[in-house]
Amino acid sequence: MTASSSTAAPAAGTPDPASTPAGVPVAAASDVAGVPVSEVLAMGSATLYEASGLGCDLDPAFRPAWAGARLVGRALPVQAAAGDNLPLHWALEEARPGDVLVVDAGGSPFGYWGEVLAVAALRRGVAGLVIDGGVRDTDRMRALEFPAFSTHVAIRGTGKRWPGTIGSPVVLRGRVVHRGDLVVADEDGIVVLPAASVSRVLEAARQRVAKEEAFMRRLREGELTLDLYGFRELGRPVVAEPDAPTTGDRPGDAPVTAGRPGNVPATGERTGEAP
Ligand SMILES: O=C([O-])CC(=O)C(=O)O
Ligand SMILES: [Mg+2]
Repeated sequence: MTASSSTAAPAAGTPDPASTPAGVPVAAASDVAGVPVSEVLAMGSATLYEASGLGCDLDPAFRPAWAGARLVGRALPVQAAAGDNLPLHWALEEARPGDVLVVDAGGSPFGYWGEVLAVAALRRGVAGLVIDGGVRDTDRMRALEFPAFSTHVAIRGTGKRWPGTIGSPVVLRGRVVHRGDLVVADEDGIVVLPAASVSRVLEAARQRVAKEEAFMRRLREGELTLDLYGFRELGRPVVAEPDAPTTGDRPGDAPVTAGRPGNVPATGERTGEAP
C-alpha cells in the first residue's frame, strides 16, 4: 500500500515485503480490501473527491511530510492527547497490513512520529500516517518512502502519559473518520471515503477520468473548455483591448473600454469611472 513517486507500481501480493534503499522492509500490495491501489493512486485525491459527491476531503492544512508522498489504505483511527504519542506505539500492535493510522492529536506542534515509528510501521505493513499534529525526521521518512501527512513538522518531543483510543471514530478538523474508511492521500490533498461508498465512487471516478481524457484529446486539437463544458451561456466577461489606454489615475486600475454586460449586477460598481 505504501507508494511514492519513485515507486511507480506497488508490488503484487498482500503484503509483499520489498526492500528500500535503506534496507528496511516495506509492505506493498496491489489492493486493499479489493481496492486497486495503483489505479486509485493514478486517479488522485482530487478526482475521487469530485466523483464522490461527498464532503470527504480533509482540511488542506494536512500536507505531505515529503514531496511525492502518497498512500491508499484503510483508516485506523487513533486519539492522542496533546504532546503525548503513547497511543501511536499501541496502534502499531493493533494495525493490520493496509491500515493507515489516522490520528487526532489536537493539532499540536510536537514530533509525534518519526523515523523509528516509521521503520516499525513499514515492517508491519502499515500503509502510512495522517496526523493532526506534527511529525519529524522527514528526510529519513523520504528515504524510507514512508508516506506521512501532517499539519505540522515539529521537533519537540512527546510524553507517554495517556494510552488514548484506537479504532473509535476520530474527528479531524470537522471530518469524522471511522475505522475501515478508505483513505487516499497525495500532494493535492486527502479524501476519506466511507467504506460503503467506495465501489460507487470508484465507478464514478472511472467515468470522470474517461470523460476528461476525451475532453483533453479535443483540447489538444484546439477546442475550448467554454464549448466542451457549455460555459458560454453562463456569462461573458468585459474584455479590454490589448492596446487600450488605462485611466492613468491609479496604478492597478483596469483599462475601461466596454460597458457592463446585461447579466452582471450593478452592485459594487465604483463611482466616478467611465461606464
Ligand atoms: O521518537 C518519537 O517519539 C518520534 C520519533 O522521532 C521517531 O519515531 O523517530
Ligand atoms: Mg526520531
